[in-house]
Amino acid sequence: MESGTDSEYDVIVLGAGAVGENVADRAVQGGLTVVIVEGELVGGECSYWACMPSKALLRSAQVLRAARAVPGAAEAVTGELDVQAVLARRNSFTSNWKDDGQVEWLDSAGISLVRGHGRITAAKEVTVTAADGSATVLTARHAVVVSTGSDAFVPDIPGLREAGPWTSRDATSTQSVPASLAIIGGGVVAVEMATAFAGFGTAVTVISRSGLLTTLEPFAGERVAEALREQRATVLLDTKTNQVTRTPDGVVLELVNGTRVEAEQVLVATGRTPRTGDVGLEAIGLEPGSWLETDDTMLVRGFDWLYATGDVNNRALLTHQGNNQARAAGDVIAARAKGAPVSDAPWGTHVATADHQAVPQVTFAEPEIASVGLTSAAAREAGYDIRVVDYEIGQVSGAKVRADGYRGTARMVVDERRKVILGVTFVGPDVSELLQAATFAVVAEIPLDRLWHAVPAYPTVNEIWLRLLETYGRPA
Ligand SMILES: Cc1cc2nc3c(=O)[nH]c(=O)nc-3n(C[C@H](O)[C@H](O)[C@H](O)COP(=O)(O)OP(=O)(O)OC[C@H]3O[C@@H](n4cnc5c(N)ncnc54)[C@H](O)[C@@H]3O)c2cc1C
Ligand SMILES: NC(=O)c1ccc[n+]([C@@H]2O[C@H](COP(=O)([O-])OP(=O)(O)OC[C@H]3O[C@@H](n4cnc5c(N)ncnc54)[C@H](O)[C@@H]3O)[C@@H](O)[C@H]2O)c1
Repeated sequence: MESGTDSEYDVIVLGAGAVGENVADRAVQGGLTVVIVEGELVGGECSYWACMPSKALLRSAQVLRAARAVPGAAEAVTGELDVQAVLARRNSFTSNWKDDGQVEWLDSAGISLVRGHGRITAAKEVTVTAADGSATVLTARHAVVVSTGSDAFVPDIPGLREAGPWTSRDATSTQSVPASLAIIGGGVVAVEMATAFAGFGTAVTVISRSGLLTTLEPFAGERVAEALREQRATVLLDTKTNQVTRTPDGVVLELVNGTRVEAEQVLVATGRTPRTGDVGLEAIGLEPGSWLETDDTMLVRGFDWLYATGDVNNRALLTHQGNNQARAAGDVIAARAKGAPVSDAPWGTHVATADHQAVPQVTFAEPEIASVGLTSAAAREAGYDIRVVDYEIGQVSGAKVRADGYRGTARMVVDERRKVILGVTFVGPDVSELLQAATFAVVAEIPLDRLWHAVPAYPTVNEIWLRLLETYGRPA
């Protein structure tokens, strides 16, 4: 569509990240006309500055570690990681930060694209300002979906902003590797980037005000801290940064405990802030800069035409959860537009129920952490009567064959009243691919006595399931 042409569509999607693209696709498949508005690259954060480049940065060192853990292969590995080759592979995953492929996909899916910065200017109206300053007014017959994502949150630490820190965007798109890197934060971005850069030979210092990965089972963060130290990273826990100063050689961080950390660069990895500061929320009575609170069909509370999907609603800041919300929202918008039945009871077609207690997540650190559902602490807090079952993954034959000295832990959290699994956490090399079985068990609430009949193939790491069940004990 040409800039400057005012138009009416059934649905306007603001933001063409993975989530916005999926909402648009489902609404088109539901028979609606859809325009998507994008101010940067079609594909958004996940494709260019988050999931894909970060995983590409991590993968090569992971393969190297895996080879070194298996005699026969280990002897064949005689060199070190080729960092430039890793960065080049990462560049290919981001299509060198060009979105032609994604634009082609939009076209093939029948979704119109308007490039520029979009702002809601009235109910069901979005005004897009293009790079040349021209404005296009779009109106929606049925719905406006805000899918504008989130930005890195930079806390008010004296001197931090002035020091020009890296955020996740700089870390994932860097074309060179610093000799030393200080990382503020102890969440997923911090540990993944610490793992990646430690693998490149960078001297990494992680500074966390708490432990690492504190929303997961405690043994996850503890094992990652240990593994980072084994990779010669420095991990400073339970301490805060008082002051950051840029110097001719890099940065100096002064911590509350008196420690001074000097590094070539500092990465701030302290969570996310919603990209709603300049999307016109004030025009419809909402607070600019706030997260958009929704019901389970992704309708923003208080509206019958405004939806919010993906990071911007703060339900579960993960691409797959956002895409699940997108499928629900795209379909429900089409159903409501046609006056068709809406399936909005828990686990219905038009709701993202999984966000509440069945969110799968992999932290691609060394070792990997794969978790779904409630942790033991969260389950207790929610009032469940639980039993916690732990098992060392390294004891199962499949893990022994996979790598010498395989170290890993699995935890299953059982709802004692219903004898179903509320949550599972795996920590260990390559555990990411174990996760979907756990997600099935949690979402389908498979009774434990039935799970005994899901026999794991021998000798695979999935044998851990049988060991967990045996440790729990077979119901009489
Ligand atoms: C380093 C890092 C690694 C991650 N790794 C993973 C992972 O491995 N797996 C996983 O599931 N999740 C991961 N995540 C989280 C994941 O990236 C996000 O959950 C996901 O990108 C959110 O998608 P979204 O479509 O909601 O937002 P975004 O991808 O941010 O898309 C929003 C789009 O809206 C556009 N936009 C914003 N405002 C406007 C406006 N006013 N006008 C026009 N366009 C606008 C933006 O330019 C952007 O393209 C990671 C995050 C980070 C930071
Ligand atoms: N593999 C994946 O799925 C993956 C990878 C990266 C990011 N993500 C998603 O992206 C989101 C953002 O990740 P993140 O690591 O930035 O956030 P996070 O919420 O996981 O961690 C934030 C960390 O910053 C710390 N922190 C917050 N405010 C601080 C302050 N003022 N001073 C010092 N420390 C402070 C917290 O204590 C915590 O350790 C997460 O929700 C995550 O789900 C997912």
